[in-house]
Amino acid sequence: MQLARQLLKARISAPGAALKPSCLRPTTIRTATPTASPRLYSTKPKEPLHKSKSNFPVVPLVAIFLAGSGAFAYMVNQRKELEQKVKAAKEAESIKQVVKPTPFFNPKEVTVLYVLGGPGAGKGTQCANLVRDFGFVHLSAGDLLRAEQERPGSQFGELIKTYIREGKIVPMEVTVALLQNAMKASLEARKPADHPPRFLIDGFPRQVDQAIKFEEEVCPCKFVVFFDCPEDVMEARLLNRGKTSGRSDDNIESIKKRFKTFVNTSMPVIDMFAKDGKVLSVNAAAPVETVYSTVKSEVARLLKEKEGK
Ligand SMILES: Nc1ncnc2c1ncn2[C@@H]1O[C@H](COP(=O)(O)OP(=O)(O)OP(=O)(O)O)[C@@H](O)[C@H]1O
Ligand SMILES: O=c1ccn([C@@H]2O[C@H](COP(=O)(O)O)[C@@H](O)[C@H]2O)c(=O)[nH]1
Repeated sequence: MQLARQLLKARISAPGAALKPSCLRPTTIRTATPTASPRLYSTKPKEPLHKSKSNFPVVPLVAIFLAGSGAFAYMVNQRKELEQKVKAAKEAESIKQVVKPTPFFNPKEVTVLYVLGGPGAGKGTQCANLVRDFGFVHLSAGDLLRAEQERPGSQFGELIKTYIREGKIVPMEVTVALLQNAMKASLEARKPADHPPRFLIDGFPRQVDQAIKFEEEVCPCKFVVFFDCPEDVMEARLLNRGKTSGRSDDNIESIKKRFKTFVNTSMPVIDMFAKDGKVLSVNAAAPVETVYSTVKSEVARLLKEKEGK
């Protein structure tokens, strides 16, 4: 600031001089006249500094200086805060990794298979055969949701009704809780002589986040049985089933919506497990018995391999 004042003063006292290099400035002619030298003493009272009459823009410069230092301090503060946040996030992440939830059921003691496929691919039909031949407990997520929808006093009844009619996926907390409760109830009802617990989870998971939640919190699956079927075949089967099923979603409008949800939301689940080599894919367009003969032999082989029995 002091330097700026001095520079400006020099400019005011010798107009034009400061703008030119010294070699171009007119040479100062010194005279012997006393008035030519600057007067150091005066009888006039000195003007107080703050009442300076100079045109020097003190206030704006001070404002700029203050604003500049304020901005700098703010930036330093922001950076410190950001660094603290990053540190806290890293710590939280490492804690999360250490305290990963333990699945409710031990996968060494309980066998879970997911049964997936488009609407009408024949999941329920084939599950009935697997129950008969391998002692599975069959839990259909759709059936559990429909039962919850009908349960008097259920707070989710209306929500489930709407989601099913629209072919949308019911929020996973509801479905996962229904499945976990059903598994628990089934295990509690078991007699010691019963077959080791095996579950077919039919029509679930239908969304990647559901799959992750179930695997982490309930029980990881041994493998997935995927019934692969073209849409036109599934549509014909569903429309035929709709003549007697009484299901609110076995009509052409709901069927189209369900297909869309299946392609966009549920296929990624199958892709995810396929990457881990956990998918048994079966052509489901064939007659029921043909489909089952493949399913039976492959499931027998995989159970032997995965259960180690
Ligand atoms: N391989 C098949 N060939 C011909 N019809 C079949 C075959 N499998 C199942 N069906 C019939 O198709 C209809 C749908 O079968 P199913 O209910 O087993 O399908 P789903 O995959 O469980 O359907 P959703 O997901 O809608 O519950 C039923 O009427 C069933 O009898
Ligand atoms: O995990 C699930 C499973 C099902 N739904 C809803 O239920 C219907 C019918 O399911 P089906 O397996 O065909 O019986 C399905 O279209 C979804 O709306 C769900 O939300 N979550």
